[in-house]
Amino acid sequence: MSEQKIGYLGPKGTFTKMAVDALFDGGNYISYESIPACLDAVEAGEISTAVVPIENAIEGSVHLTIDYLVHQVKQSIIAELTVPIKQHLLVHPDEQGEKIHKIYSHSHAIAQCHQYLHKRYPEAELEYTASTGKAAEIVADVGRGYAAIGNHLAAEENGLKILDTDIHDYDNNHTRFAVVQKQPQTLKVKDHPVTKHKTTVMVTLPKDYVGALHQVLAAFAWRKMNLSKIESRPMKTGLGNYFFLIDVDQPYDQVLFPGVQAELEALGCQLKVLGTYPSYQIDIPTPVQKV
Ligand SMILES: O=C(O)C(=O)Cc1ccccc1
Repeated sequence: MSEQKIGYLGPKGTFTKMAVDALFDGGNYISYESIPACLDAVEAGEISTAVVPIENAIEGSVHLTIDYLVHQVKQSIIAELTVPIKQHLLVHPDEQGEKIHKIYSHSHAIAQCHQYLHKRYPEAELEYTASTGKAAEIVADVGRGYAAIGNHLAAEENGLKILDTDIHDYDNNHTRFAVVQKQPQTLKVKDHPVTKHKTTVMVTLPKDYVGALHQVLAAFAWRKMNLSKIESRPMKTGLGNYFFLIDVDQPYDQVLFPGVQAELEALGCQLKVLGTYPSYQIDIPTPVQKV
């Protein structure tokens, strides 16, 4: 088998890179500066596989990923992994503890630390970056008076020191990452147990059909198909037009899913399968000491 080319939301030191290192058993890893750049590279055939964040326990869905998968590219989710997220405040090694006037990070990382920032750095300007790794890279460049929110790997890779550890507002912070491909191929992953098998479907409802969502949910419910997530997103075709993204806790099969699909189509709904895949839960030990 030729070496698997895996793209991820980079640059170095991102949570996505930590997820990639935890899941894969070797390969050619290529970093991209944004989620769209990563997914475009799969679309263009530059890489076979991409890993992008899809949901965080504190901040919710990564809409950029969901919307790009639905509207911009034709790719399938072929695996997912959930890893723990620990946010730290990273500063330049020469930082003397003077006023931090600007803090950089990914919007999800900033959102995970809102209370902390509000209490400890109420006057600091906040600037969003495409990833936490990018934020760390910027702070390494700009020097004293600035900070980044990111992980211990970003600190190590960019020669930053950790001023404060575990600054996320809630314990049990986890992020789910989607592994996507254009043409599903075999993946060489480490020997992790599969936690469960899931199927993600996208459902669009007909306009002005009273009780349509209830009927959609009923189609899954009476077949005893467990749903672990349902979320609505705008179709981007006009106010009030939404689709539903539904995670079903079982693999695609030739009886229940086609049954649901036929039932929904009879109601004027459409169902599209975005992927049926193994789900992994991986613990990443993060030994850190603040200075
Ligand atoms: O920016 C990163 O490091 C990412 O991988 C995206 C992200 C941001 C915040 C929490 C989890 C993942």
